[in-house]
Amino acid sequence: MRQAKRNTAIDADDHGLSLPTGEFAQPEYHEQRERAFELRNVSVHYGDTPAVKDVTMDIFRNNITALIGPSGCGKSTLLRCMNRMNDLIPSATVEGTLRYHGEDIYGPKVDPVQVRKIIGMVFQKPNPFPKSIYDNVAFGPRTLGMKGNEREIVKDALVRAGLWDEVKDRLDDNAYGMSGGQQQRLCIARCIAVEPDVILMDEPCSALDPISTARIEDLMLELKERYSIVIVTHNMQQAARVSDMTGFLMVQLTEDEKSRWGELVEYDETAKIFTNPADARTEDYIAGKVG
Ligand SMILES: Nc1ncnc2c1ncn2[C@@H]1O[C@H](COP(=O)(O)OP(=O)(O)OP(=O)(O)O)[C@@H](O)[C@H]1O
Repeated sequence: MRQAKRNTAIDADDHGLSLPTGEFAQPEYHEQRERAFELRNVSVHYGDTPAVKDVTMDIFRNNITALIGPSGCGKSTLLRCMNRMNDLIPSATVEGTLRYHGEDIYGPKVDPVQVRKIIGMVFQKPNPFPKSIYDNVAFGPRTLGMKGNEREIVKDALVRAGLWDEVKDRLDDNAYGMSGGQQQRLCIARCIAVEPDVILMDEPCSALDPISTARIEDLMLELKERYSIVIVTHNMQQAARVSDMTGFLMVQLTEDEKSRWGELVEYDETAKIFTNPADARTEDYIAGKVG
């Protein structure tokens, strides 16, 4: 398999919180990159309770964008806005503008099912269907009535998810018999099979061991040549290793501490966020001073 380029600065210690010192992938300039998403003043409430407020950021095509921050700061909520998954939570309301390649994905004529086809999602816990490996991958293309040779579509998705060699002789086996890491790559294959442009990943490695995690990280670096990836991660080392851009969110409180919501504190090149952040709160979080 092709050796993908990692940001090698802080590979080793997944629990250490020291600032990285090594070499990062060369940052590119924003202007040279194509925007995939433009978020403008995006706020989400669950009922009357704010979850995230006023997030404005551009997410670039063929980049890996990491969202980091302490628990409850709204990372998953924000991620779910990007493919209208929050529509499935009755109490959730989304305000502001969210454009994908210039089109308002919350526009009146936009079909959320189509949005989720183009902008796929991989969840924290591998969630294969209780079906064969083959049927898991074929499910999306069948449901959507995609044209083409189904076996080729399934094979192609498994190859791109780095799983083909491990499963080609047992495609009819139940997916539940796979390891956790294999199941997560199967979920990535299932996502890829419907030919998305973007893969949203919500803590995709948090249920995996370090070897499976490294495998998924390598896979992400390969996949970004073809897809745009947005990942929510609690693992700052993971964000530093794989992402091009990083957004740091934090919980804000009113003075009486009765109301809280998440805010995007800083968003920049990953190298900048991890070595020379503009905001002291980012630096404190990266250094492990706040959690
Ligand atoms: N379905 C929901 N209904 C009501 N409130 C919710 C729902 N999902 C999230 N919240 C609330 O919204 C806020 C942001 O949650 P969210 O899960 O987006 O944060 P997070 O940064 O992803 O957290 P974590 O890192 O712990 O997963 C939290 O206060 C949470 O309790």
